[in-house]
Amino acid sequence: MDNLTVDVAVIGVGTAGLAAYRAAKKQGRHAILIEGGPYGTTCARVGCMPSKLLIAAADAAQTIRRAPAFGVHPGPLRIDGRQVMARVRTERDRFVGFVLDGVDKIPVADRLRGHARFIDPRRLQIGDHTTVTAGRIVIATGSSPSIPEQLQHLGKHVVVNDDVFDWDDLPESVAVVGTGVVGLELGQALHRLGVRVAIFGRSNRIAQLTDPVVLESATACFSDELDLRLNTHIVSAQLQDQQVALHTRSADGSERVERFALILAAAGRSPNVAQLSLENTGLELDQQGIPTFDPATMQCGDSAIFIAGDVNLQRPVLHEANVQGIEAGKNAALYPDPESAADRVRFSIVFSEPQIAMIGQSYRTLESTGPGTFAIGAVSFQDQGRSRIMLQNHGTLRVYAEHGSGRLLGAELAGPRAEHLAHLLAWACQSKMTISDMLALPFYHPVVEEGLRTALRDAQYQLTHASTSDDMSIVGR
Ligand SMILES: Cc1cc2nc3c(=O)[nH]c(=O)nc-3n(C[C@H](O)[C@H](O)[C@H](O)COP(=O)(O)OP(=O)(O)OC[C@H]3O[C@@H](n4cnc5c(N)ncnc54)[C@H](O)[C@@H]3O)c2cc1C
Ligand SMILES: NC(=O)c1ccc[n+]([C@@H]2O[C@H](COP(=O)([O-])OP(=O)(O)OC[C@H]3O[C@@H](n4cnc5c(N)ncnc54)[C@H](O)[C@@H]3O)[C@@H](O)[C@H]2O)c1
Repeated sequence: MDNLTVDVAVIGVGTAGLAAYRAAKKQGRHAILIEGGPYGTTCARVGCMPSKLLIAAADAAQTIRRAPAFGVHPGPLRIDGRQVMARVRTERDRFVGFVLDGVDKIPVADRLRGHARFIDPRRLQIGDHTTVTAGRIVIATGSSPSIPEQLQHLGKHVVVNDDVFDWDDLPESVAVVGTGVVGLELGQALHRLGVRVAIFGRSNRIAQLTDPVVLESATACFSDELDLRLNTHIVSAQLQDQQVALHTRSADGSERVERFALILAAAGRSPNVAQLSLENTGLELDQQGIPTFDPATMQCGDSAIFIAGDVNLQRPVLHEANVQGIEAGKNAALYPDPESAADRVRFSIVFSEPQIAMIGQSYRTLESTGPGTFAIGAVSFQDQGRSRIMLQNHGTLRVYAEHGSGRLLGAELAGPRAEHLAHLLAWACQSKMTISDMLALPFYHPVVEEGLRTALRDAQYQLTHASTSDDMSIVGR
């Protein structure tokens, strides 16, 4: 058994772990990285990048399908599944290659391979070959897709996102279980690429939206295009002749049995904590077995253990994994005197069509503060000029503003170019801008951002005229 003593040990070489390692080194500490799985990060290997590659192919198909509405007739659409998946894999490998190049540049002595688990709060066992004694430890172990119990016996007929991006060809049919972010992005992309897809949600929720008006609008858009079965429970799933017979029950009690080539489990992700032997750290753990921690410092209690990225389930998106990693690595180096980070606005984007985005405080959070505390401004994209020009006039945006101060508190939207609107809204939120501040800024014409201006004007009107928070009106253009 080898023994190693270091200042900072980082468990997990994903986005958060790499950022933590670099931040600790920057503070002059002797830091090491420990990885039990493949290098390359979830984002590049099986997450952000390959999913967007698949979506890009689906968008290309959709543009062709939509072309006749503009008087443009491109001829019959043919989708070559092998070519689609070959490009996804090749480009994915290229992105992974960049990460691997970065890992290669880290001194070999700073990289340990093997699964890490705690022996005590300052010691780790790596595989069966090394013991690491560390002044501070950063947990950056990410999360893994959950497979609902009723699907676990299906063997290779139940797949998760990781499997999709290794396909050689597109399957004939897929039942997607889960209407969260992964289910919606991958389900819609596969549907657009000619796969027979049904998407099953056990509630009426879509992609974490909490605003009932935006949710209703988004549901209408997706239901128009997709075989979307909300409020539907999986009763059972049986293997029959190399297919899965999926038995479902919808809210009205009606039952169906349908056959699919594959089931895609998109039912959320679990933190990779189960095999860390966290019971040996003495840390307080929450119901999911995650150490309780201070989000301003990433420190677990007053220990020398820090936690960053998807593993803490707080904000499981890429930019947060990076920033949390930096904070955790820096504060591990500064331990016992960690520094608190400034508040960062929450912000997420779903790359479906229409795109979905949530910024700042959600409708649900604000609503729980009681009526009359916030005003809502809304716009429907149906008659919004530029959206209509592009034939992407679907969805709704609602912005939330604080009564009294007029500050922008948050927004939820489903609509065209939401990825760009979301950035404007996130930056305004982070800068603590008021609705008046935002309306004083220039808006070009004709752009989708003019839709945002309509919502802001509506919010301004509500702030000055309305007394209650939840006026469900939606104004056009
Ligand atoms: C399909 C999909 C699409 C996504 N798309 C987007 C997107 O478009 N935009 C966005 O912002 N986010 C997206 N995300 C989320 C984003 O990928 C994650 O937030 C981010 O990759 C998390 O990084 P991380 O460092 O926390 O975890 P990871 O990159 O998963 O790193 C954790 C590492 O820890 C290792 N590990 C685990 N346990 C141990 C152990 N005990 N010992 C040693 N090593 C261990 C793992 O092998 C892994 O390498 C997507 C996710 C998925 C699944
Ligand atoms: N564009 C992006 O930024 C992006 C893309 C993909 C994933 N991600 C990240 O990955 C995380 C995980 O995504 P996800 O879609 O797996 O999780 P999610 O939490 O968004 O959705 C999970 C869905 O599965 C459903 N579900 C849970 N258990 C179920 C069961 N037993 N049967 C049926 N349905 C069940 C839930 O009701 C929910 O609709 C997201 O939180 C997100 O942060 C981000």
